[in-house]
Amino acid sequence: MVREITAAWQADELGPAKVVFLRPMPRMAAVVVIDNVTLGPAIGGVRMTPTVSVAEVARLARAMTLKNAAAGLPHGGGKSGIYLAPSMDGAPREREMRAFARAIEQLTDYIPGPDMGTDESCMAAVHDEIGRAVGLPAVLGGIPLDELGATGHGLACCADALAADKVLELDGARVVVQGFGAVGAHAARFLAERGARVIAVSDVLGATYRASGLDVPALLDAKRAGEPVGSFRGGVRCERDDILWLECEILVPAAGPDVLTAHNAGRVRARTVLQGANIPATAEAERILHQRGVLCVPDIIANAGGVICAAVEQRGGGRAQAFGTIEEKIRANTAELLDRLAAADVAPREAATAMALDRLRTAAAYRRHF
Ligand SMILES: NC(=O)c1ccc[n+]([C@@H]2O[C@H](COP(=O)([O-])OP(=O)(O)OC[C@H]3O[C@@H](n4cnc5c(N)ncnc54)[C@H](O)[C@@H]3O)[C@@H](O)[C@H]2O)c1
Repeated sequence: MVREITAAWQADELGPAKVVFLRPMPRMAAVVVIDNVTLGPAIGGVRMTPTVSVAEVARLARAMTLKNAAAGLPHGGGKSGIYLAPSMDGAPREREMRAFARAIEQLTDYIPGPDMGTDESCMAAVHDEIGRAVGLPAVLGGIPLDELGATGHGLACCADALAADKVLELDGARVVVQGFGAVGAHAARFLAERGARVIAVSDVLGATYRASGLDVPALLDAKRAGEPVGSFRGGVRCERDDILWLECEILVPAAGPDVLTAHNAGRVRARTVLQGANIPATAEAERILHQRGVLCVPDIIANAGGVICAAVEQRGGGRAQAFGTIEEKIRANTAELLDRLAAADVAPREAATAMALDRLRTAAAYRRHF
């Protein structure tokens, strides 16, 4: 029986600690997976889609356990899924979020945040009901992490650490960014501010290229005006996915999962890949990149800026503290990753996962065992 229940998702010595099925309202179902709370209460987003599955929520919760541990946060990993299409109209969604909040009130070791289909107003409703949520509106003490570019800042700090270790030179470095959203656009901005040359960017509709470097502030203005990057007058329009194979020092995949696969990883001509999206490369692609000498900094190290920002918000900190903490943690973690890679013949994913597991084991020794 136990095998049947757990077969749908990964269950091992790390977790999940709890898988809770909820019926907050008639015709509304939700699931919360609290994967591991060794380091502290689990932080993880609330995903609202009609197609979300328990296995997906469990996999995302595990990814949060590893990311929070690798980032050095006093938080475990969790995630929840609400089986509903996000509403365009605020009122019914608010009712649903308030019902969800009441349903998770007793799960005090889970702190929800925004994810696909939910936003800061959803978190405001949850917080109003149970006094527990991150990713809140600024007026309630939230730090608008996507607007400020917390994850993009973290990616640039990761590049700083690579430069400090002489892996690359940032001044004049050619950068390619896939996805010009909250993560990619700010990564381009922060890297350009460090003297890098952003030679190509893409969004879902197309891409733009300029060998001498795109004018990133002008691109951001065009984005704010609602223009797709392919229409940018300061660059040459090109096929969306062609930019992934350009020769460059830094490739930032910041769109979706599984972009780099066993079939195309051999075409990557970047010297380093900083994973802006979650799992933008399959395990096989990461192995191929490693064999080819391309340093691929895993998502759990490189894109932790958003969750570090959320953890600072949870403690009442503001923007400056969040950006300082992101810099400190991501630089230190990238440096530790490089040390581990230099010390042993391991791939970056293996080394990053070992960093997270070491922290979890060390913390576990302080927990009650009887
Ligand atoms: N927002 C964060 O702080 C954060 C933190 C960690 C990880 N992530 C992950 O990073 C990814 C991007 O997040 P975001 O917040 O920037 O999302 P977003 O919706 O703001 O931006 C996504 C961008 O990718 C583009 N895009 C989509 N499909 C594409 C494709 N096939 N080729 C090129 N561009 C494409 C979109 O047009 C858009 O510009 C997501 O997978 C998200 O889960 C986000």
